[in-house]
Amino acid sequence: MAKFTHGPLLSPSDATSAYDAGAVDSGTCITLPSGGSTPSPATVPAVSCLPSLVCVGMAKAGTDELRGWLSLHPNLSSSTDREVQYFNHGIFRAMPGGVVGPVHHRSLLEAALRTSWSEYAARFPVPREHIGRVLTFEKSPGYARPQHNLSRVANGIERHVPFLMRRLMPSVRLVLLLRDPVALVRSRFVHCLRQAGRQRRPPLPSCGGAVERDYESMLTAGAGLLRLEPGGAAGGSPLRPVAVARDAEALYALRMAPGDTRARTLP
Ligand SMILES: Nc1ncnc2c1ncn2[C@@H]1O[C@H](COP(=O)(O)OS(=O)(=O)O)[C@@H](OP(=O)(O)O)[C@H]1O
Repeated sequence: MAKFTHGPLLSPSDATSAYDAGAVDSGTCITLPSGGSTPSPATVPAVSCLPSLVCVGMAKAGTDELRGWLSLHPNLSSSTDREVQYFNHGIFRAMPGGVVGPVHHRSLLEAALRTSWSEYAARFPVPREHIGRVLTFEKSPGYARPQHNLSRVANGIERHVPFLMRRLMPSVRLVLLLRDPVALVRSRFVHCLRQAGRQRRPPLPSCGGAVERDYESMLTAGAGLLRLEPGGAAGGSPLRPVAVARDAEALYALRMAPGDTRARTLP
């Protein structure tokens, strides 16, 4: 049973001691100073409550659609941000110097979680009169996909995300949406190209190998359809996203052909 928001309300000065005492979980509410620069009513403490439901992915599997539908429910309250990306990203703000490169030391992440979890909670404001009647939720597809060492994102952080979430919110319920891996990677590839266009930079290098890694991990670990061999029929160099996307298209077409099972037996 997912936890509804509940009292008693913690104050910001209680945040770390409550964490240490194991008194923090999904639905825990904390009073926080409202953001904004206006002196009043910004000084009136707002209430924020940790989520009971987190959609962790997959990216491009319809997570936005799910967020939209859930938001319509009177007892569910979404995060303020479309994607919070705290456990794989925001948490680094609490680490001196941030992290670039592989994250080896989980203890550093846990220390950051201990002191900064109220910043995460702040993304889930709840009107006081609704406490006890709603549960809060978020979706961050970045929690379930391999992170790439692109500027602010630490390589390998995804291995630690489940631990961090469980440490903060032992009762949290996770939702993972799945989609045909080939359609999914094609969607991601198109997204990658569009993003490059918006940022006025050359498209292919900007994908940084991310799409290919998604492709490979989804086809092997995700769907278990086939094993990719370097240079093999369904392979493709990590530096050749167009070739990989073409392979994806070919596989997709094969799988859609009625009665055709060849895609399942590709090497
Ligand atoms: N109900 C339903 N049925 C089938 N497909 C759907 C549905 N809702 C969203 N979509 C498709 O999901 C893709 C977007 O997924 P996400 O919202 O998870 O994207 S994101 O990770 O937040 O960027 C995007 O896929 P592409 O159009 O292939 O890019 C959406 O069209």
